[in-house]
Amino acid sequence: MRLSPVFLLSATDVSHFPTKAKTFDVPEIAFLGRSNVGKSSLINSLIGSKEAHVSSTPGRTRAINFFALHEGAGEKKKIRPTLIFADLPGYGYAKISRSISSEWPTFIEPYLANRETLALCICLVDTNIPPQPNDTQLITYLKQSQRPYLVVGTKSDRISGNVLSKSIAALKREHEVDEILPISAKTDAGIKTLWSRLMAVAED
Ligand SMILES: Nc1nc2c(ncn2[C@@H]2O[C@H](COP(=O)(O)OP(=O)(O)OP(=O)(O)O)[C@@H](O)[C@H]2O)c(=O)[nH]1
Repeated sequence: MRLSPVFLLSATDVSHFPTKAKTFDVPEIAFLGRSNVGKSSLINSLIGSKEAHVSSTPGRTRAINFFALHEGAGEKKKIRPTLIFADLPGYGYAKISRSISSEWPTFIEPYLANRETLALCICLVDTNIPPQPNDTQLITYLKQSQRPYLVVGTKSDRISGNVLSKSIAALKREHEVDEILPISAKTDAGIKTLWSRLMAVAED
């Protein structure tokens, strides 16, 4: 099932995040990953529109962008959304620093620590490059804070089957996760599977 998106707001301050009243207390899915990992492309491919900004310049998204996803069309803002998507700023762009906390805007950690409606974190890792320490750092943080997460391997269309399998195996080993779902925003590979995982969260 496709859900139609309504852009809610762009926030850089906890006090500006959508409140429970505004979001009807629906489950929120956060999208996290290094700059240029393909986060905006994935969100666009999930929601079937160009709501999220796609750029070849890394590090453009510096606020959290919230989208409400509704079934059907019409008076969308008056009906309860099925899910909220939160598109978080990419990390890892600064060339020198390698710590998530020093590179990431300061509002991210309070968001991850305190956001009550946050039901699942989608962690994007690039299948075309070796495992990155800042991705490991984020995944470790989510494990420690007991936030549910799912790791997806982006840009899977760029490499062939065998190379992709090896890349996924290396990423799983390095990040110490049981599952990495390969996806492509170009070919839509893996998108249906990801949608079914998101809908399971919505229905929970
Ligand atoms: N081949 C291929 N290219 C992709 C895919 N997803 C994204 N890209 C390309 O990767 C680049 C970055 O994509 P974005 O979606 O803007 O990445 P982002 O993570 O949102 O980037 P930031 O705004 O820096 O956080 C763009 O040139 C995209 O066209 C994919 O699945 N396959």
